[in-house]
Amino acid sequence: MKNTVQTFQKFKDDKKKISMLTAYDYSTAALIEKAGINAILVGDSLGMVVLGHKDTLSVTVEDMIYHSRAVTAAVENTMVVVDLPFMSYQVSAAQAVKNAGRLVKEGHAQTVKLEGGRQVADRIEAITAAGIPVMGHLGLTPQSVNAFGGFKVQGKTLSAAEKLIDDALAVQKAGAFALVLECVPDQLAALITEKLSIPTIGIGAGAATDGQILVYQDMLGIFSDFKAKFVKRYDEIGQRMLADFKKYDSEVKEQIFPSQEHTFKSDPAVMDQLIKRMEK
Ligand SMILES: Nc1nc(=O)c2c([nH]1)NC[C@@H]1CN(c3ccc(C(=O)N[C@@H](CCC(=O)O)C(=O)O)cc3)CN21
Ligand SMILES: CC(C)C(=O)C(=O)O
Ligand SMILES: [Mg+2]
Repeated sequence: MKNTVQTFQKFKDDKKKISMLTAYDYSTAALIEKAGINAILVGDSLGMVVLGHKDTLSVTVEDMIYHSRAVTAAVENTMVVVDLPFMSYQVSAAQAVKNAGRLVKEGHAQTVKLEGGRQVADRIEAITAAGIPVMGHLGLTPQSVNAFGGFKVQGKTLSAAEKLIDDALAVQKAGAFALVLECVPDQLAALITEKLSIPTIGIGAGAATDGQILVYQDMLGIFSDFKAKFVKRYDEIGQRMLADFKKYDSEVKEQIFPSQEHTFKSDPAVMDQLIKRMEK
């Protein structure tokens, strides 16, 4: 079944959960599609997990297009959401529409995501009016890491919680089709999920949100620069990769690899003639 903004809304109405993972390349996206995950986010988290930066701020629209093309080439039924990176929509609604359009035209994105509440409501409206569905993102919005003073849980005080609720309602009113809630206390996320008619997708926001998202390297144990509380490690693929890289290294050095089965055999007749010619 093809996942669309309509099927996302139906999940909410039917009280069914939505599964999402990030992906940044063709091979991973193909596996996620096979698994039946509802949507892939080509997240600007790629700045950290793919490019090795300490935050997401240096990621460009060109980076997002490059990875979005790889992901969209692999999928048919999975919805693809692509992050608008830092400073690609903060300037104006016109800038936001132009860059969202580039993610669709050049990156083949179906939908886009941007961070913020009331202060970006006009961008959400303008992109939606251009026919591009928008996913909102509130709570820990990593593009504001320097304003927050680090990657910290948001909405913990009464006033911060009230502000978050107002922002969520503003995002919905502006026309967003779904909303990511990142690093928010569980009961607050539950309240917002109940108050909104559009689906909420949680990451570190407890079990009550309409869907869940994780960065795939985190859940597989490939990315170890930090271990956030909300990450469940389904595997230790990083450990297995390390063991296999070590095995390959020693097999090359000990001449175990390549063996006959991985080798193209020369034709003895051709080699005989070749050696004779070279002796002349
Ligand atoms: N690999 C990866 N996974 C992510 O989930 C992710 C990224 N990168 N990059 C962009 C943002 C940054 N994110 C982060 C990064 C760190 C924490 C973290 O360490 N959180 C602390 C909470 C600190 C507090 O008490 O407020 C934790 O212990 O979970 C949370 C979200 C989420 N996003
Ligand atoms: C963590 C998710 C929600 C995200 O925005 C990203 O991967 O960039
Ligand atoms: Mg992001």
